[in-house]
Amino acid sequence: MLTLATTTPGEPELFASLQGEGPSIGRPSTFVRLSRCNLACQWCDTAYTWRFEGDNRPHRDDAAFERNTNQLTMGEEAVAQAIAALPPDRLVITGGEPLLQGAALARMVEALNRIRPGMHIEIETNGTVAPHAALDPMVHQFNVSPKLAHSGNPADLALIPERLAAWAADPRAVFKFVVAEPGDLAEVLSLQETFAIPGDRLFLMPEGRSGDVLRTRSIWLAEFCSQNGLRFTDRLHIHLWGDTRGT
Ligand SMILES: C[S@@+](CC[C@H](N)C(=O)[O-])C[C@H]1O[C@@H](n2cnc3c(N)ncnc32)[C@H](O)[C@@H]1O
Ligand SMILES: Nc1nc2[nH]cc(C(=O)O)c2c(=O)[nH]1
Ligand code: SF4
Ligand SMILES: [Mg+2]
Repeated sequence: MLTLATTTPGEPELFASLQGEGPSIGRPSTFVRLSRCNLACQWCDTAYTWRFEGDNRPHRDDAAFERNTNQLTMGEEAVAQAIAALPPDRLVITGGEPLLQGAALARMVEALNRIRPGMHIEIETNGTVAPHAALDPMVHQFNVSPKLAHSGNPADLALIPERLAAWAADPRAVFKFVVAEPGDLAEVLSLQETFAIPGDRLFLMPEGRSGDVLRTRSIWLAEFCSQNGLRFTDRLHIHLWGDTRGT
C-alpha cells in the first residue's frame, strides 16, 4: 500500500499538470504526491503531508500521524491505473518524501510499466534517502533538493555526505537548491565544491509561494546563476495557479 496526500479528504493528490520546476519545466506531467517526510522545512509548501494535527514541532510524531486527515492509503495497482488513465506520458512522484515508501513505490512503477509501458519517471526528493534497489533502475530522473541551513533542519539530518556523493556521481540526478536570501549562496557553492557537482546539473530556485516573492528573489538569483555557471529555475506552477493543491 502507498500512503498518498489528499487534495480534499478522500481524494488522492494525483493530477495532470505541467512540471513547474527544474530541467523538465513546462512538460506535461502527471503528479502523484505521497504523504510523510523525514525532514521539516520551515517554509515547506506541502507541510500538510507531514505536519499533522496538533504537531507543530520540527520533528516527526507518529502519534500525531494517526490524527492526520490529509492522507489516504491506496493499493499500488490502483495508483498505477489512475496514472495510466491521465494523458501525460511523464510521471513526477513527489511528496512529502517519496523515497521513504521505496518498496511500495517500486511495486507501483512496476505495475505502471506493465499497464502503460514507456512512461518517463521523475522523482522529487530531499536527497537524504537511498532509492530502493527495485525502484532505482526504473527511474529516469531524480530532482534532488538538499536542504540548506535556512530550512531549519539540523544539518546532520538534511545533508548526508554519502548520499550527496552518490547523487553527484549519478548522471540522472540534478540538484535543485531552494534559496531565500543572498546569504544562502555561499553554502551552495561550498556544497558544489565538496561534492564536485557540475554546474549544468545544479539549479537554483527561489523560495516563495507567491508570484511576487518569486519575482523579487529571481532578480538577484538569476544574476548569481549567470555569474557562477549555474542554472536557474522558476516555479511556473506558482505563477500560473498560485499555491494551490492539485496543481
Ligand atoms: C514539497 S518538496 C517534495 C519532495 C522532497 N521532499 C523535496 O523536498 O525535494 C518538492 C519541491 O518543492 C520545493 N519547495 C518546497 N517548499 C518550497 C518553497 N516554499 N519555495 C520553493 N521551493 C519549495 C522543495 O525544495 C522541492 O524541490
Ligand atoms: N506543477 C507542479 N510542478 C511541480 N514540480 C515539483 C512539484 C512538487 O511539489 O514536488 C510540483 C508541483 O506541485 N506542481
Ligand atoms: S523535505 Fe520536502 S516535503 Fe519534506 S519538509 Fe522539506 S520541502 Fe517539505
Ligand atoms: Mg510543489
